[in-house]
Order: sequence, then structure tokens, then C-alpha cells
Amino acid sequence: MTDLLSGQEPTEYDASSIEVLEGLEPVRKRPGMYIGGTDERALHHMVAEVLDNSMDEAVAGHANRIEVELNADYSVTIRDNGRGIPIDPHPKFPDKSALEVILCTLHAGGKFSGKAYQTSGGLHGVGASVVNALSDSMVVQVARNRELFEQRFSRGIPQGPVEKIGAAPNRRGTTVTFHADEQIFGAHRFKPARLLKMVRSKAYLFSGVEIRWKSEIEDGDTPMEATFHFPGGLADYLRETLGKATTYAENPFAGTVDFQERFGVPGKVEWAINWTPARDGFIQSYCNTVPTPEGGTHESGFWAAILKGIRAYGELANNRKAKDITRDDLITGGCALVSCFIREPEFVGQTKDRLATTEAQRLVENAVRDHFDNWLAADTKSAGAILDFLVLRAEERMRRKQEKETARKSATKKLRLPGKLTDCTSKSREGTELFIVEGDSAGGSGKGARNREKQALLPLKGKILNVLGAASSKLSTNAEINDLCEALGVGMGTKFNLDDLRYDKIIIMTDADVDGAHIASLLMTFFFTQMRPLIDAGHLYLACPPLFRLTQGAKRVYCLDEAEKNMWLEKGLGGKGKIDVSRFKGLGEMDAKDLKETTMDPETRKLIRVTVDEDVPGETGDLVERLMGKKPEMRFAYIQQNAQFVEELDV
Ligand SMILES: Nc1ncnc2c1ncn2[C@@H]1O[C@H](COP(=O)(O)OP(=O)(O)OP(=O)(O)O)[C@@H](O)[C@H]1O
Ligand SMILES: [Mg+2]
Ligand SMILES: [Mg+2]
Repeated sequence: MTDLLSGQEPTEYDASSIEVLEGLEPVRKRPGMYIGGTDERALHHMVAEVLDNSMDEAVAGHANRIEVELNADYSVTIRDNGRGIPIDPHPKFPDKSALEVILCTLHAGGKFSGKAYQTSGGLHGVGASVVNALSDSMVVQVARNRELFEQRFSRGIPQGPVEKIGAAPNRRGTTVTFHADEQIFGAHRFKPARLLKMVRSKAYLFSGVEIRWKSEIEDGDTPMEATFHFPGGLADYLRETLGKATTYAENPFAGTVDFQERFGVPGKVEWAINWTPARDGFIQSYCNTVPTPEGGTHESGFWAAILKGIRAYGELANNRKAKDITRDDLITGGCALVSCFIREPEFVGQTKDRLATTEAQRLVENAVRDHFDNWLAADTKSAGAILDFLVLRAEERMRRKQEKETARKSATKKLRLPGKLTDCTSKSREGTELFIVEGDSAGGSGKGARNREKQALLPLKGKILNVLGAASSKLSTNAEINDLCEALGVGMGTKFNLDDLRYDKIIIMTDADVDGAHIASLLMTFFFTQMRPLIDAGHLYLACPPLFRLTQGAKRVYCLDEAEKNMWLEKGLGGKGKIDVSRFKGLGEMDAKDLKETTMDPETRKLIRVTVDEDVPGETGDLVERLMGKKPEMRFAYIQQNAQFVEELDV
């Protein structure tokens, strides 16, 4: 089709069509980057992306009904009665409809400026196009101006232009039907129960929408048809979640505050919380109806309001012990739902797991605080019960800490600690972390980067490699292994006792290269064979050091791998000038500040909890393989899979 030689006008083969192909290719190559993997969770996330777009349309006030249908062939249809995706030619690509640009181009969307949407879950302009790229068939129908249009795609490639297929006198909106590509997702299939749960929670999050569910596939007692509309919002959601459990407050503390009315900025927050002796506490938070399983600023704002409120109430009630209540006591004891809507939210990571917008903290805290004070004052019976319950929890926690402290003190007295251990100063195990680092150089910047009170460092020499896989008789005579055991305060194999463990988190921090992955996998194998309960109790973690630092003017980002780097290069950081790429060869090359920010500081780092999946035979072997593999996306896939383990609750 090139035409310089033939002298013909290049008509179809123009720059824009090239961009479309390049645009979606990385999505199929590295689905993990865009949809968090190729596993069951990622598959279900495909529905979330399309549903989120309809929810955005509803929250913006343009739709009040959404239908979600799981069809017999496992394709999914999502229909809304919103404005309909625009189908007129796109100003930048005049030979294409906006619909095609949206579905075939990354970072094309109507939610960047806040003109068409005020507080949307969508913000990257990638969701719909990613689903399109990963579907072997996608059909989009748009009813606009009394006419019905349709365009078909396969694996992100249009199968023809957008066409008018009929009249639509009484209807408007968008209908998307997609079938996930088995080349990408293999044998994973949609689970009706899981989809239903997602659909219901969306309906709870926005009372202005009615969501209809229909499934042609049976799944236990999951209904084949249902209609969800919850005018009671989160308060009802919480009541339903808690079921018959007795609660300290008869009615949950629940409410909603419009930021526009209160603070003059767009958005709102809705919340519901109650306390019960019947179960452990939990919090499920959302921003613009997108679940944020890792929390973030809206959650911290919420807890800050509750904490200050309860302490102030304790003071009023002359309960001196109220001041001992900490945020942890609240979190472990309270059952909470928080949903905020803000403009241009900033999330950490591609899958929007944690909210980063700093302003949200202040907005939510201020909004909730007044209401909480009033609520406590108005219902002194509930308030008293909650206060007593929380004080009790605080006392219990302090007693446990005291016990542990004495245990640790006597343990440390008996113990000889290895000379190269840089220990933390905290006297109790609670909240402490041991970073196992590779070599002395990384140890150097680690010392500057750590939090002295809570974070300890143990450098291990490379030669430990030779013995980690060995039988335990050989292990026990090895000096490096002995140092490791002494630092941890535990023995190996049958001599292992979890109660003696001197730290809360054991974090393997190796270079983000093949050697590093090798050492990490050997260490994991060691823990798996010699100290298995430590893994099962959730104490073992992997640090995630970045591979690259990109700077553009004043903007700076760190990238975990090549794919993420390429994504940023393509997208730009939003700063001025050219993008400068520097590659970290090893942890030792990073200065303390960078190391802290990217890898060690609990506020900004990312950690992977190491888990053992019982259902998958040979999982550890496989895991070692994957971590040792040269491909960064393998590592990423592993990260995502573990994330799934933690987040199962928050579909
Ligand atoms: N159901 C819909 N109704 C109306 N417009 C839609 C609908 N679905 C998608 N769009 C339009 O298509 C654009 C692109 O959607 P896409 O999901 O790709 O990105 P996004 O929602 O902007 O951001 P994100 O990648 O975070 O989801 C949206 O910004 C919106 O303008
Ligand atoms: Mg979207
Ligand atoms: Mg898009």
C-alpha cells in the first residue's frame, strides 16, 4: 500500500491508521499493564471497565438505567440510557467517528477536562479501548438523535465503519457487547455470582441508578434476573452486609455531604459505619464508584474524623481512657463503607487500587467530622456503647503489646544478634520490618532511607545462594543462614516458633534485575521449606524497587518495568521539555531519598505479600520460575495475582 514508488495518493494508509495499530498492540502484548493480568480477576475487570463508563454517565446525570447481561456464549452486554458515545467525525481524525477513536486509541476520552463529566471513575481514556483490544468480538450500538448506529470490532480492529442500522425513536444510550478473547484469558470464564456482586455494589453506590441483571448461565442460587435500586444507599448496604449481627448503634452512623454546598468544590462523600462484637472490622472504600481496596486519602480522612470525634466525645464524657484509642483500634473494630465523588481523582497504579488525591483527605475529614460529633451527642446510648467497646479494644491492644514487649526483651537478652544487622529501635514487634538486602552497597543507602524506629536491615552476601536450596543439615552450619535466623529470632524446620519472630514484616529487597529475582526466589524457597508458618501467617513480603526514573521538567515518576516506562514515554508526564530516562542497575545506585520514596516508605511504596496458593499444585516451583524469568511482565503478573488474593473481598 505504500505509494511513493507507484506515485499514487496514499488514501487509506495514513498516519492515523498507524497510530491505531500501535495504540492497541501493547495492550494485547502486556495485558497486565492495563487490566492487571490475564487471570479471573482481570477478566472480571473487563466488565468493570464497561460498567464504569455507564456509571459515569449515570453519575453525571445523563442515565438512570443500566442493564448487565451475561449471555449463554459468555459474552456480556452492558446497556445504558445515557447520551450515547458520540459517533460524529472526530476533529483530529476527520475520517473516523469519535466512537472508533475512543475504542481503538489509548488515552482517548471525554473525562480529561471535566467538561462532559464532573466526577467520573474514568480518567485515563483507556478502559473501553483496552476491553476492545482484549475481546475477539465487540459490538457497540449507539442510539442517538432517534437513530441507531453500530460498529463491530475484533481484537481492537474495526470490522467496518460505524453504520446506521435503523431507527431508534424511543431510545437513547450505549450498548456494548463483548466476548473476551481466549487467546488472552485462556479458559477463565465469567462467574455469574461475582458479576452479580459487582453489579449490586454499583447500585448501592449511586442511588440515582437502577441496574437490571440478567444471566443465561446458572450458578448455584445466583438469580438469573434481578433489579437493583437502593435509595437507602450505603446505610442499607451496610445493614445488609452485617445481617443479623448485633451492633452497638441501632442505626449506623451514615450520611452524605455535598462538597459543593459545604466547601464550594465539586463532589460529595457518602458513608456508613457501625460497630459489632460479632465480626472483625472492615472498610470498603470507593472513589467515583471505583473500588479502592488499598484505601488512600479518602479513607484516611474518614478515620481521622472518626478518631477525633470519638476522642472528643470521650473527653466530654469524662472517660480518660478514650485518648488511648488509636486509628488501628477503630479500623479493626469498625465496619465501614466510604464512597466519595471527586473531580479528577488521582489513583496509584493502573488498576486504581488506591486513591492519592491529597485534597480528598481534608474534604472527607471535614465533611464527616461535624456530623459525627452531632450524631454522638444526639444518641448518647449508642455513643456510650461504642466508646466502651473501643476503650476495651485499646486496653486489650496495650496489654498484648506489653506482653510481647517483655517477651521480646527477654528474647533479645538471650539472643546474640548478628553484627551486620542494623536493628530498629522499637522495643516491641508491632509494626517493625526487617529488610533482607542483597550485598553491602544496598545496605548503605538502605540505612539512610529507613525509619530507624521501625525498620531494620540485614545485608546478605551473594554466596548464600549456594546453600539456600540445600538440605537443612547443611543449612545450619552456614554462617549467613545463622545470621538470618538470629536476626529473625527463630529456628529452622521443626525448631521454628512463630512467637519468637522479632519483626512483623520480613521484606526481601533485591535488585530489580534477573539476579535480584533469583536471590528473591531462593529466599522464598528457603522460607517455604524451613519457615512455612511465617509465610502462612502473612509475614513475608517482596519489595518492589523500580527499574527506571523518568523526569520531565518538575514531574517525576518511577517505573517498575519496561512496559510501564514505555507507557509513560508514550503518554508524557505532563511536565515541560524532553523526558529524561535513567535506569537503576541496582538498589545501591539509588540515593537514600529515592530508595525511601520508591521502595521503603510505607506511605509510597508497593509491597507484595508472599502467599502460597494451596489450590495450585507445584505453585512454589512455578513461582520461582516466574520470578527468575527474564520477562518483567512475568513478575508483574505475579504481583497482580497476589494483589488479587488480598482484594478478593472488594469486587
Ligand atoms: N456508556 C457510555 N456513554 C457515553 N460515553 C461513553 C460511554 N462509554 C465510553 N464513553 C466515552 O468514551 C470515553 C472513553 O472511555 P474509556 O473507558 O476508554 O476511558 P475513560 O472512561 O475516559 O477513562 P478510563 O480509562 O479511566 O476508564 C469516555 O471518556 C466517554 O467520553
Ligand atoms: Mg472508562
Ligand atoms: Mg479509550
